[in-house]
Amino acid sequence: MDGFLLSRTDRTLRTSGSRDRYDTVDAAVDALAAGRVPLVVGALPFDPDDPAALTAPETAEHTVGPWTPDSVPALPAARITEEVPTPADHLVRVAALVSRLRSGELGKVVAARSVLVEAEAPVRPWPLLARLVARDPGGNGFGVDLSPAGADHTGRALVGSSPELLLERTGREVRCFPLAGTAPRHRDAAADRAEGEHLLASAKNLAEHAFVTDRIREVLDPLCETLTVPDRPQLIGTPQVWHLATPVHGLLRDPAPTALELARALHPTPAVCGTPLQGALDAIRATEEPRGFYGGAAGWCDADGDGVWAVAIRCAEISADGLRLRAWAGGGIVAGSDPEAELAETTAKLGTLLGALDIAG
Ligand SMILES: C=C(O[C@@H]1C=C(C(=O)O)C=C[C@H]1O)C(=O)O
Repeated sequence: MDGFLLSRTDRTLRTSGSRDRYDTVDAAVDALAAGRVPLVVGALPFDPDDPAALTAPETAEHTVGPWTPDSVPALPAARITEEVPTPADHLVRVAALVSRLRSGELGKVVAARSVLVEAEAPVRPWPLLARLVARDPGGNGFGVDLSPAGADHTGRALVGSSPELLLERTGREVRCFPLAGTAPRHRDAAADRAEGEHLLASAKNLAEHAFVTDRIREVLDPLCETLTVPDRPQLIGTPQVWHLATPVHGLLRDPAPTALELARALHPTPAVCGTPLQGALDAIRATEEPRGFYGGAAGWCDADGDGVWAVAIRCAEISADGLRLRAWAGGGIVAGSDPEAELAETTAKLGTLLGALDIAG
């Protein structure tokens, strides 16, 4: 795709063109630090050992509020042709993880699955992005050209609508908005409200959430002069699910790390990986197909070190010809998880992407 977009409720960055490309965070951090480029945009992969897809754009436009596309075009017909793993195998994987988690060797592991969607005519990133942003009450959306990650990624794009903020840095201020702990939405307003309140009081979900806030505190504390992590999460809703969320705010020590360095330090949080980090990453590498850029981060960093990075969830990778999309969803598994409920959670989360493609969940 030509260009990059990160649309959030409060602000949007849209860029075009490419004057340089980086497949490692180090190379991009160096280019910014040396003043060679004023801005880097792109995506970090889920697995920190995989190549990144970072671009120094030619033009950039910051606007207030979410992106307002000129039009929201209809998309070609598309359908699911493959599920990896199959729903039955996802149940088996989650049950096996629950047994391991009960032994106490790991605290939490995020299990993910993907669906392959094939379209009758090319699905282009910008029209899909327009639909995702238009359908999200928060106006969240991201679109990234993955070509900088190497020959395997040429022409591929990552497109999604993420409610989760990995971090935002403005000067010495850093904010995060981690999510973890999920419940379904209901058509009936009273049942929907009750489900949300039940989530806010659920010991299992609060523990799942605390793995994430504990890790963010552990990473940010040494970097911050002051750091506020509220004791209890709040409830947020997307059209598909309820989540537990915690607004984190810190004042970074001088000299403050850049937004890109902070993204590298924080990623992958237990919202997408698990606790302890290395054990969870090893478990995911051993059991799952490669996640690519799903579960990574999408965002930008300027030469002042300011920037915004969203957690790359509720997204799909689109093939260069636009005829194939792979969408992913996952959920945190803890010792008390029920495989059937976890499968249903991933189906609800896939609804963000599949709904934008008019594919019923
Ligand atoms: C991993 C995903 O979502 C993450 C996992 C959550 C959970 O386990 O409750 C909630 C929000 C996200 O941090 C996803 O959407 O694929």
